[in-house]
This record gives sequence, structure tokens and C-alpha cells, in this order.
Amino acid sequence: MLRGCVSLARGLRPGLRAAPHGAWPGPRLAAAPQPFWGHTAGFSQLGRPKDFALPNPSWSQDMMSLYNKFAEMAKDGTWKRIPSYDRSVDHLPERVRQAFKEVRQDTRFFLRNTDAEGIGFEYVMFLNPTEKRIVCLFQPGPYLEGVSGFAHGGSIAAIIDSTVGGCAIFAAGKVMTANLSINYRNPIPLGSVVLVDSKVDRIEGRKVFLSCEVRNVDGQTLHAEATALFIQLDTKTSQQQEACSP
Ligand SMILES: CCCCCCCCCCCCCCCC(=O)SCCNC(=O)CCNC(=O)[C@H](O)C(C)(C)COP(=O)(O)OP(=O)(O)OC[C@H]1O[C@@H](n2cnc3c(N)ncnc32)[C@H](O)[C@@H]1OP(=O)(O)O
Repeated sequence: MLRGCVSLARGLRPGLRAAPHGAWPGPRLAAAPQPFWGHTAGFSQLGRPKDFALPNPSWSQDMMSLYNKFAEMAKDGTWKRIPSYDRSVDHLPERVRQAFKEVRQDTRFFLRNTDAEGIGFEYVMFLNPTEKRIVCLFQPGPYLEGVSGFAHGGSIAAIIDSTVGGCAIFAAGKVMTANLSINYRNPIPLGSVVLVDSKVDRIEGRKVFLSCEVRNVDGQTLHAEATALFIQLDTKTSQQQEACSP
């Protein structure tokens, strides 16, 4: 518990530090809340979707130094940062996107369901195409609380599902989760940073088998481990080369 508290304190920026007695000072809103049905929040003034997978002031020092490390490794193309938007389809490579005939305008990608920085899912994913691997840097905010002070298991499942899902999309195009099995080993303090490290283990026909580990920044603490099965829905979207290009 002590270790968790130390990590929590270290992982938070002053503006998001926990108030006495565990109460949160309240979110710092980056923008006024937008109506759900309006779907204007994610668009910049240029009319382009906002890329949420870029540093913002809520990112802790741990988050920033990991981000800088991966950004450095991305310079030679070994790793690629995956942009992240508030609509699911905007994440998808063109070939996969075309497989969705109708795209609703009033939906939001679950992990990007708020515009307020730092209170929900703060994350960025990096893809290693050669290794069919995605590492997600994840900083769970105070609105993801489960047991007091720690990330909700459902939020951990969501970030794992999305990270292995990214790997499966890369490997097989249009897919859906058929099975996700998680062992929770150690709680994740809110505001700390963890690495969600996932890879494709094997592909059998339409079935994509993946595995994932969630560890703290120094790698010493295993927070969760998971296996997943994704089913390919459309064989025409399976070209990795296409999926790999931004
Ligand atoms: C460069 C790239 C950038 C990408 C950048 C992305 C960044 C950001 C990523 C965001 C990523 C978000 C990822 C969210 C992903 C969801 O949240 S998906 C939502 C949750 N999942 C669902 O709702 C799925 C519900 N289930 C279904 O619709 C259907 O059961 C399925 C999964 C499509 C499968 O149905 P089906 O196509 O009819 O397939 P079916 O014939 O039943 O089964 C095919 C085979 O799989 C096996 N199978 C099916 N289900 C199972 C199971 N549960 N267990 C074991 N075996 C099974 C069958 O036994 C069969 O095996 P074989 O007989 O062929 O050996």
C-alpha cells in the first residue's frame, strides 16, 4: 500500500494531485463539455479530428519520459506512434475503414469519451510492425477509480482490449474480440503510469491469438496479464502493409 501511495504521489502533476482525505480537487477541463449528439468536440478549427495521443499538461514526468523514449525509437521506423481520435473509425487504416458501410456520427470511442485532460484514459500507443507488438503507455486518471485510489478493473480491461485490438487490427484488419482473459496481479494506483505490452502470438485461419502484460515503469511490478482471441471478420482487410501505414 505504501509503495502504491508513493507511486501515486510521484505520478501526478501538481494540478492533479490528490486533495487531503483522498478527495480530488476536481478535473481541469480543457474544453467546455459538448453535447453527446453534436460530435464536435474532437474536431479542431481546421476540421480535422484531434489527435489525443500527444503530450498534454496532465502527463506526469514518468509518462513524458517514456513517451520521449519511444518517440526517439520511432525516428528510425522501428516503432510508430499510433494517432488516437474520438471516433473508432478514425483509428482505422483506410482499407479497414472501407469495410464499415455505415458510420454513425453520434458515437465516441469509449477510451476517448471525455475532452478533459488527465481525468480518464490518458494513453499513447506505439506499434512495432516487425514484432507485431504494441506498447501502450497508460496513465489512468481519477475518474477511472475502482477500489479507492486504484484503477477500476473494467478500465484496465478496456485499455488491454484496445491495445491487443490494435495488434489484431494490424495483423488481420477488421476484427472483433471473442475472448479476453485477464489475471489481475497488483492494483494500479490512479495517476501512475503503466506499460501495456501486447503482441500477436499466432494466427490460425480467422483466429488471432494475442497476449499482454501490464507492468509498472521499472518493469518490476506485474499488474495484469492477459490472453485474447480476436476473430477476423473480413479477409479483404488483412493486409498488414496497408494497416501499417498511418
Ligand atoms: C496499424 C494498426 C492500427 C490500429 C490502431 C488501433 C488503435 C485502437 C484500437 C482500438 C481497438 C478496439 C478493440 C475493441 C474491440 C471490441 O470491443 S469488440 C466488442 C466485443 N466483442 C463482441 O461484441 C463480439 C461478439 N461476438 C461476435 O460477434 C461473434 O461471436 C464473433 C466474435 C464475431 C465470432 O463470430 P463468427 O464470425 O460467426 O465466428 P464463429 O464461426 O462463431 O467462430 C470462428 C472460430 O472462432 C472460434 N471462436 C469464436 N468465439 C470464440 C470464443 N469466445 N472462444 C474461443 N473460440 C471462439 C470458433 O470456435 C471458430 O473456430 P473454428 O471452428 O473455426 O476452429
